Amino acid sequence: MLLGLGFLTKNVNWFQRPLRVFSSSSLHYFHNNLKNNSSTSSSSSSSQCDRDFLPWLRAKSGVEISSVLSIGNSIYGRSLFASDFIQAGDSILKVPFSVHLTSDNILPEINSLLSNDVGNVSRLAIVVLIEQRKGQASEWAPYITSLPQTGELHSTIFWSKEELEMIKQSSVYEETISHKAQLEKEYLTLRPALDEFPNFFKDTTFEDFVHAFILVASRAWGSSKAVSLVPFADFLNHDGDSEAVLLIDEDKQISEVIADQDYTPGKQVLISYGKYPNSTLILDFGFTLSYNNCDQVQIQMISPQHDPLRNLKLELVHKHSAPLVTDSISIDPFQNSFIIKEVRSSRGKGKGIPQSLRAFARILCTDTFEELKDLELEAVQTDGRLARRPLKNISREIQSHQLLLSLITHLIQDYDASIKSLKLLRSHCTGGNFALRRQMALDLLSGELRILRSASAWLDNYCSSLSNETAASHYKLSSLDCCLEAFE
Ligand SMILES: C[S@@+](CC[C@H](N)C(=O)[O-])C[C@H]1O[C@@H](n2cnc3c(N)ncnc32)[C@H](O)[C@@H]1O
Repeated sequence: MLLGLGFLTKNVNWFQRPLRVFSSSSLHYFHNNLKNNSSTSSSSSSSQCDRDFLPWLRAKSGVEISSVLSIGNSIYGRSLFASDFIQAGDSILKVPFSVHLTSDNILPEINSLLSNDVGNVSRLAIVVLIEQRKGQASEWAPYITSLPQTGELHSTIFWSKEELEMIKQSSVYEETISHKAQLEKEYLTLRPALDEFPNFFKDTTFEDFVHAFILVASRAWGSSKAVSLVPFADFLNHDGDSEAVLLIDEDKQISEVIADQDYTPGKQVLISYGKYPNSTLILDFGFTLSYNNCDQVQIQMISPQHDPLRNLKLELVHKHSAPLVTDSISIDPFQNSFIIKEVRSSRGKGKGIPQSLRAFARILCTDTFEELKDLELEAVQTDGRLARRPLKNISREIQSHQLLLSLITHLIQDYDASIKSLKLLRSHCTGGNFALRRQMALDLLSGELRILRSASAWLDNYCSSLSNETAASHYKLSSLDCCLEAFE
């Protein structure tokens, strides 16, 4: 069976990863979705270390890993390039399971001391730390030494306070802080087990653990059983438009990549890590795309404290909470977070504003007990979901969407201001990491701003259409009145 394994979804805790399982039909998928994709081309100057790496992997695995790929460097760091003509549908690399470095490789003595709360990413990070400690004595040395060193990873986890300020506008800011806290907790949980093995971990610091953890998180694949580093395959960089992914063939005990397009020698080969917005790429992988089709923005709506119906609304939302929060991501119904993806034109196809967000705005805008009771009755009579249909009172429907529009307009102003000040930062700070991270921050904020603008345009259009409809029906009614008066 083939399992295509990507990495992470946004709402997933690093410490409990879900699995993304593809069926064997994945192979047909590649053949049927060929396209002429221009990937980044770069010279592939291999160092001696890179030239030694493949022969080492071949010797360790006992098989040819790839006859059409070579290791080189591009602006994305270590990369794989076509060393021969590749056609869409060709198998370009096969890495046997025997040379995957997995969380199962953890020493049983250490494993037995770890509680079930310790996730597979941490387990594999411990394996990496041990192999690093062994140095050249490690049977994985050629691989381990090829991995990025401290200071070469750019996940927001490693950003300084000043750097994090650049993305304060985005939810990634809070997520980074919360992930850091989770990492600290994870480290405290497993440190007593590490202390039992001073020969390996005497000098291991929290920073070493975080480095190993993010190394794994940014380049390993997860399966139902374990998290695995797949040497050589993990030199492939990401292209959001690529259809090629890492496949796992359980029968043949190999992981494999099938080209989704033709490549000429020297062209960089890219795969897809998954359909991830920049907010995921920046935190989990430490990079962003300058234009990311998958971008999204997380917004928060808070119920005002002074609303006299607040408690009743709270009670109602609680009662109907499961359906209400399906596409929102908070357990506190009065501080709900919602994910908005790009909203296309109000008449065109594409994602709309999340129904749960519109429902929440409708509930916030009701200001009589009767209106709330009507909403509840409608929910009971339909699918149990509260305020999912347009309000019968059109003015109130407009008001609820204007509330959303004003929230989004404020956010747009804030994003605009942050982006402007980020652009000004260029003249003052020119440091290597800072310049790179500033660009990542700009990509993140610009993508989120684009989504907000698309939502604002949709809401504006919706409110105007409803207002026009109301005006037209008023006009019709008043014309009718005039006719009736004339008739009388
Ligand atoms: C699986 S590794 C790929 C190999 C990596 N370039 C290396 O030097 O080892 C994933 C890392 O590659 C980099 N990367 C992958 N795709 C990228 C892209 N499209 N733009 C920028 N960096 C990318 C990021 O640093 C990411 O964390």
